[in-house]
Amino acid sequence: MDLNFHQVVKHFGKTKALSGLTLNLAGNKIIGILGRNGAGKSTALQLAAGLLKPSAGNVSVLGEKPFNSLRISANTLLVHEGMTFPPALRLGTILDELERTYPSFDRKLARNLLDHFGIPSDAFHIQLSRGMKNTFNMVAGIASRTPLSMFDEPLNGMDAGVRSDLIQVLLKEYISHPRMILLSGHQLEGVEDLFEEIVILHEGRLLHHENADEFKERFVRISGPCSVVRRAASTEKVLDLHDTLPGMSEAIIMMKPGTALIMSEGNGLKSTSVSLGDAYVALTRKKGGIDRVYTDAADGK
Ligand SMILES: Nc1ncnc2c1ncn2[C@@H]1O[C@H](COP(=O)(O)OP(=O)(O)OP(=O)(O)O)[C@@H](O)[C@H]1O
Repeated sequence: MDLNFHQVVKHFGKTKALSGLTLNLAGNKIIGILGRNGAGKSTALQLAAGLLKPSAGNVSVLGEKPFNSLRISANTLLVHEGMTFPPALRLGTILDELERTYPSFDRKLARNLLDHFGIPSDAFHIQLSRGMKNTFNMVAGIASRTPLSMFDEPLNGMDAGVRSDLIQVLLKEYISHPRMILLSGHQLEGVEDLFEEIVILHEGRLLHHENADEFKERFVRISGPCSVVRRAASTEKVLDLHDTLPGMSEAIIMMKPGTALIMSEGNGLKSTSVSLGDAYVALTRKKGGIDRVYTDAADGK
């Protein structure tokens, strides 16, 4: 599987959702698509699924433009919260339709997963709770086994048990039927361990594309006495530095690839790892953070 964006621009009226996205993804991998609200993640996924046409630039899936392509729509599926199905169809009939559309759809897997999650196949989609709707959508997406499977904020609204089961299902499925799986979202707990690569979009462009483990290893949180934290951070790229208790500070620092932070003992400095969520949020945080709002207000700005 390969998915390429070349200088892709997407406008919605005056809003520029993507402003020159270039990104090349290849191979059967689980890839995390991360970014702040409005970064362009859903737009990029909809372009890859052929649901939208780029305003400029090129998107290609398996060497073909996905927009209006029957071949690409049989090979890609985008699962998202806004997915709608004909209201007159029961869930079982929706699965029959999906089986007709996607050559690799596994009807038995879909049925067993719905049974496991207690979702009756004679229910209507519209009758399901938010978490159940998202569970059904995800089951449909997983069972379709399309070579490019995309999930946009798939775990929203699910309880912890369903969430952890679905994360395991994703992993089992990926191992038994390798494909390119793109997962976008903000609630990364439990999911981030699945990522082999991460892509960070920011303001409609690519900010970062890297091996997920290498990316995570580059971030470290240090805390301790203010002067010690400031000294330790002075040689590194500091993404977030703030005071915690009186006289104490904390910083998230990003190291250059292949380097490690040297910690001297006995000066009260502690270092801990940074979650992927905290890392990308720190990387894309506006200068000054939320404190800036209050200092600006106090300064009459
Ligand atoms: N159909 C639309 N009409 C108008 N503007 C849109 C539309 N879809 C997206 N946008 C705008 O494009 C920008 C990118 O939106 P997009 O949904 O791709 O971001 P996102 O990274 O998925 O955000 P989130 O994490 O909040 O879901 C936003 O400014 C959004 O308001």
